[in-house]
Amino acid sequence: MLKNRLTALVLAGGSSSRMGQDKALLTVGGRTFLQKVCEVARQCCDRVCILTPWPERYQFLNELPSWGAGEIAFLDELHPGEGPLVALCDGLAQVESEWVLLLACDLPFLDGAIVARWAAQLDALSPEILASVPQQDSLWQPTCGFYRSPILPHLQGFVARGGRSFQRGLRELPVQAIALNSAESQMLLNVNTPEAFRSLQN
Ligand SMILES: Nc1nc2c(ncn2[C@@H]2O[C@H](COP(=O)(O)OP(=O)(O)OP(=O)(O)O)[C@@H](O)[C@H]2O)c(=O)[nH]1
Ligand SMILES: [Mg+2]
Repeated sequence: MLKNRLTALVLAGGSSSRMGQDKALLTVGGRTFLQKVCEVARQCCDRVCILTPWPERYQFLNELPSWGAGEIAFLDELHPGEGPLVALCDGLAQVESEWVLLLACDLPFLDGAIVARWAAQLDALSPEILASVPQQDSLWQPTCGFYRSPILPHLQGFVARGGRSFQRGLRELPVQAIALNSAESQMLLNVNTPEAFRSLQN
């Protein structure tokens, strides 16, 4: 169990079926998407964890000279292939911090200063708020969101009833919406397809 205030939970266990190759290992500016996301996570959080069924594929992150050995922890993927909501439950069950920052591995434009500012606002939230999640056009952006540990039984109950959608699951719960300005919404652009990746490189 990991004890601290805010743990980053980076998800790298999707099948990248639209991309046709592992999105976590795509590179931009010489760094993999996963490394870029982990660097933002390290800027904002006390601890960085990756949840994936294939940890050996990403061990290179713990061998980078700029990082301390073992600085990134790998958590057990308890339900491989069940999607990001179940993965969040798996992660929340394995960390002890009050808050988890959930991050997808396919967010190469994340801005550490913006995410750190959101993280700093968590302490001002009233205790009954169970998550703080960006929202745009009435849609949650759940894979760059903050989840408080007592949300776990609520999410587990939703999953047990067959729920897999963040949009529906979060609708039932006390969630603080983070409104986005244009820089903030741009940083949440995720890269799902070869076309999107090519336009990023140009
Ligand atoms: N650990 C874990 N991560 C997941 C799982 N499913 C999706 N993810 C991650 O959740 C994030 C957002 O998911 P998607 O954009 O749908 O990624 P994906 O499922 O790999 O891609 P598609 O197959 O094209 O949908 C990415 O960081 C994925 O790696 C899962 O079952 N386990
Ligand atoms: Mg998917």
